[in-house]
Amino acid sequence: MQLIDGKKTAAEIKDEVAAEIALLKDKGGKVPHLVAVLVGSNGASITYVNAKIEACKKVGMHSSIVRLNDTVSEKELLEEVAKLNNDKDVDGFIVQLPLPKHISEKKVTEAISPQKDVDGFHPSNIGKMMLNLPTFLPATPYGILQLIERYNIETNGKHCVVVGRSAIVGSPVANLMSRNSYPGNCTVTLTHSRTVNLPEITRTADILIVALGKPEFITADMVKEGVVIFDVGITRKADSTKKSGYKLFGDVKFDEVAPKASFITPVPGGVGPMTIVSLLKNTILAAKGKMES
Ligand SMILES: NC(=O)C1=CN([C@@H]2O[C@H](COP(=O)(O)OP(=O)(O)OC[C@H]3O[C@@H](n4cnc5c(N)ncnc54)[C@H](OP(=O)(O)O)[C@@H]3O)[C@@H](O)[C@H]2O)C=CC1
Ligand SMILES: Nc1nc(=O)c2c([nH]1)NC[C@@H]1CN(c3ccc(C(=O)N[C@@H](CCC(=O)O)C(=O)O)cc3)C=[N+]21
Repeated sequence: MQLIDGKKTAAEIKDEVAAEIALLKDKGGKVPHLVAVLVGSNGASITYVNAKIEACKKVGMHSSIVRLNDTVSEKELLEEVAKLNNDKDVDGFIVQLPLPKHISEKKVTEAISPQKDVDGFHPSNIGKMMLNLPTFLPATPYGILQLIERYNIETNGKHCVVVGRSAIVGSPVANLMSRNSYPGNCTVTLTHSRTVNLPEITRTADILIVALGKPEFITADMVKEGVVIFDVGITRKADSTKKSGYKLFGDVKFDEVAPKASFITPVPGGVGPMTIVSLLKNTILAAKGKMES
């Protein structure tokens, strides 16, 4: 079993991104600027947004946070999005999800200028991804692709089973793994809560990508020997013995599943840190203005 060390790979990619930004600066170019919009005070969202800002600092990228109260109206948030769309100083921005119930995530996502949508969530960017046109790839799927490449994991002709069909992870990663290029060329099965006899399907996976948000859902009897596993799920559970006050759980019962796997990502330190570097890479792309509208 080989552990896929997302934290280490993310640190390596951050060094590359830092070098790229230094080069941009040397050439008298603009330092990319990423903005994160944070609505409310969800603990996990605060952690993730802070991690994104910290990563920007580390690579020499400009960053800022727009903090809004969770009582903000949908209209006010849409106005903030319009402001960021029109701000020449901002290369890319994200609106951290989830949003309070009274705000439509769909409306907000669609209001973001596709050229600044470094999350890759806008319908036109998803459409481009589906057609294999240049665009911002959604950060988590992009992070998984980078791990596959850097660990030289064979994907051609493999059966890739994805658990979960969210618009930000499961659906796009299933699409990307079925592409006619490396990493890709998999035969993909996309599963969800209505899937009948899931264990029978996951047992046939050569590559298993799990993103359903149920802690330790995947058990040893659900995978075959030699499987490659990307565990996207992150669930916080209160734990008074931890300094942070919580412990993180992936969607895979790591201790019993890992011995059967050829490669596996841990939680934390697997896919999560890669999501953040993907965002940095997308922001550089945005700043270079390489995207076609
Ligand atoms: N590491 C990272 O960078 C990231 C981690 N995450 C984490 O990944 C997890 C998933 O989040 P997200 O992608 O937003 O997904 P969602 O929470 O939006 O959706 C969950 C998906 O899992 C499916 N599902 C639920 N129960 C089952 C079941 N028993 N069997 C099979 N499928 C099931 C649902 O099916 P249905 O569609 O039928 O309801 C749905 O498609 C969360 O823990 C989240 O915190 C998310 C983004 C990034
Ligand atoms: N607009 C938007 N874009 C997102 O990309 C987005 C989002 N909303 N909403 C929520 C999910 C989740 N997500 C994570 C990012 C980093 C870690 C990460 O760095 N995790 C660390 C642990 C961090 C901790 O201590 O909690 C790790 O796995 O090692 C995890 C999850 C991005 N998401």
